[in-house]
Amino acid sequence: MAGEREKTFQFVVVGGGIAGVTCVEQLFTQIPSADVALVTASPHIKAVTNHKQVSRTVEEFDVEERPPSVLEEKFPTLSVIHSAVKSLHAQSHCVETEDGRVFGYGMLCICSGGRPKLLTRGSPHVLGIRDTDSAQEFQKCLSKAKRIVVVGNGGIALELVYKVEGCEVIWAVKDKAIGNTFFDAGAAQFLIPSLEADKPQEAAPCKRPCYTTEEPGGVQTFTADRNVHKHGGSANPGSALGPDWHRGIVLRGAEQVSRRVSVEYQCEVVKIYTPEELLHSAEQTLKPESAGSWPVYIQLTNGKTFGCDIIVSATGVVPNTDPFLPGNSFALAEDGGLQVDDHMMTSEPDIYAAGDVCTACWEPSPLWHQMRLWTQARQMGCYAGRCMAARFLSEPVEMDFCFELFSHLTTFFNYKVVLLGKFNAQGLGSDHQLLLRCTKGQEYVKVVLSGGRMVGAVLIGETDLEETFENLILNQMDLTPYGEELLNPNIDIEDYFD
Ligand SMILES: Cc1cc2nc3c(=O)[nH]c(=O)nc-3n(C[C@H](O)[C@H](O)[C@H](O)COP(=O)(O)OP(=O)(O)OC[C@H]3O[C@@H](n4cnc5c(N)ncnc54)[C@H](O)[C@@H]3O)c2cc1C
Ligand SMILES: NC(=O)C1=CN([C@@H]2O[C@H](COP(=O)(O)OP(=O)(O)OC[C@H]3O[C@@H](n4cnc5c(N)ncnc54)[C@H](OP(=O)(O)O)[C@@H]3O)[C@@H](O)[C@H]2O)C=CC1
Repeated sequence: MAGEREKTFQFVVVGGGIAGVTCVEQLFTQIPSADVALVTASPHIKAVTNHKQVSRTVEEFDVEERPPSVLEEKFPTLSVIHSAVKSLHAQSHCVETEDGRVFGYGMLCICSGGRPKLLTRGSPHVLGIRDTDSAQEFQKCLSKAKRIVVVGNGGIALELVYKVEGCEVIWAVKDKAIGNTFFDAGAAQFLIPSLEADKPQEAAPCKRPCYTTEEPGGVQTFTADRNVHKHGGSANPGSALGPDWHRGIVLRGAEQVSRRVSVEYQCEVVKIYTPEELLHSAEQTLKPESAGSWPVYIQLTNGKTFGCDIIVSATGVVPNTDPFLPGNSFALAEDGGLQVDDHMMTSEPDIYAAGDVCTACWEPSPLWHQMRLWTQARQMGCYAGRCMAARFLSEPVEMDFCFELFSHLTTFFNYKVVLLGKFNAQGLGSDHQLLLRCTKGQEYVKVVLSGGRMVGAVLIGETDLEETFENLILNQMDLTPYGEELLNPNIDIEDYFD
């Protein structure tokens, strides 16, 4: 049972990541005098800056870490509570923080993000990357490394294998092609030469302080030169990194080589060994692929065993639900996320959730699906805030338009990448047709059609097609008469559909 309440707020939001901060901002947009508490484990909060609506659903923005006082100055009735939530008592509508305080709430929004789903816990040589601290830890270990193994085939792996220099990288992927969470084998083939080529110079050093940690003396920028800073040794998770986190950061190993990546396809991890375990391994035949004495060894299902300095487990995220579950009866999705309905409400009364911690369990638009991304954390946080405020004000609320069409704008291997709708023909079975256009080193355009209508697209490079394709997907026009002309580079497609 929780102790005595220090205060009861109309709204309590847990988590200072993009979902939580956007939720708070939205609450104040609709109810300027709202009585809100933001309870967060990390000493800084995330702020969206330079937001640009590229088209109806595609958006682009920067993210900065800021001291929470910035939010408190902007919203005088906001209280930021710097402590992790230790427990939640859904029945009695209160949360208890690690520093022993208890706060009541009228409505609660859980935006506690996720944590890396590590291959193994407790090994100093197996790292996950999530927040500023873990990125710094990686950077520090990498600086002494001659070889690393990256396991996983999603966003973090794609970014790391391209970025890391001065070190041999062995990249173990489950699939036949790289980047399976974001694109297909064709796009992978388009991108692979970039891994072998020399990297173009980074356009410009990052001018803005992307990721910072607050020091008593002020705010420090996260660069290669700064000392490693731990938040008081706390095990509390910080907010997830996001767009551009590696820009302006040196990710360099101990060797004088540039990038050297070899990909091990279609394999998973059998076991991770310490040198002693390897020596005494029951499998006498277990021979590391290369001689040498390494601090850790990894055995893969393709029969190979590699010694290395670090294993990066880039194998996805697990929703951060631990403190909220005991004593409550949240409905959880298969991926461990808090189930939310079309108003971002969990199964517990007056409790909402948004961002990486939740799993969208409403009947989605046929062209939208959840991916744990910055954009969706922002959209969900904003929509959760809207739903909470609307309920408080007894106003109706409609599903936000952003959930009509999946869209994601990012950069991989120095190429602009735009993903729209069912970009990988997700859930379409064989009921689809693909149109492709590819110019080596320049652009890769893939369109997914179903019943003659465009349902998804992958655009790599400066294609300038995102807006037109977004419109074609949204208006579901029958494109059968146009056939392959749709991707004819000699036709200005924008004029075509005007
Ligand atoms: C390395 C990396 C690169 C990425 N790159 C991109 C990208 O390029 N584009 C993109 O769209 N997405 C990217 N993502 C994903 C994106 O960062 C996340 O989807 C997004 O940040 C999730 O936001 P969130 O607010 O839900 O969670 P988080 O940002 O994880 O924030 C959670 C917050 O909750 C707090 N918290 C946790 N537990 C508690 C507790 N018990 N009590 C109080 N507070 C708590 C944390 O301290 C934190 O402030 C990347 C992720 C990583 C790790
Ligand atoms: N530019 C961007 O948009 C970026 C986005 N992110 C986001 O940050 C989050 C974390 O990134 P990341 O960790 O790369 O997660 P992702 O979900 O992107 O990718 C995880 C990858 O690891 C694979 N995997 C899972 N378990 C294992 C295992 N036991 N052995 C081998 N492979 C495994 C998955 O395969 P399978 O799918 O088959 O399970 C998948 O390929 C994600 O939400 C991601 O979307 C991160 C970086 C950049």
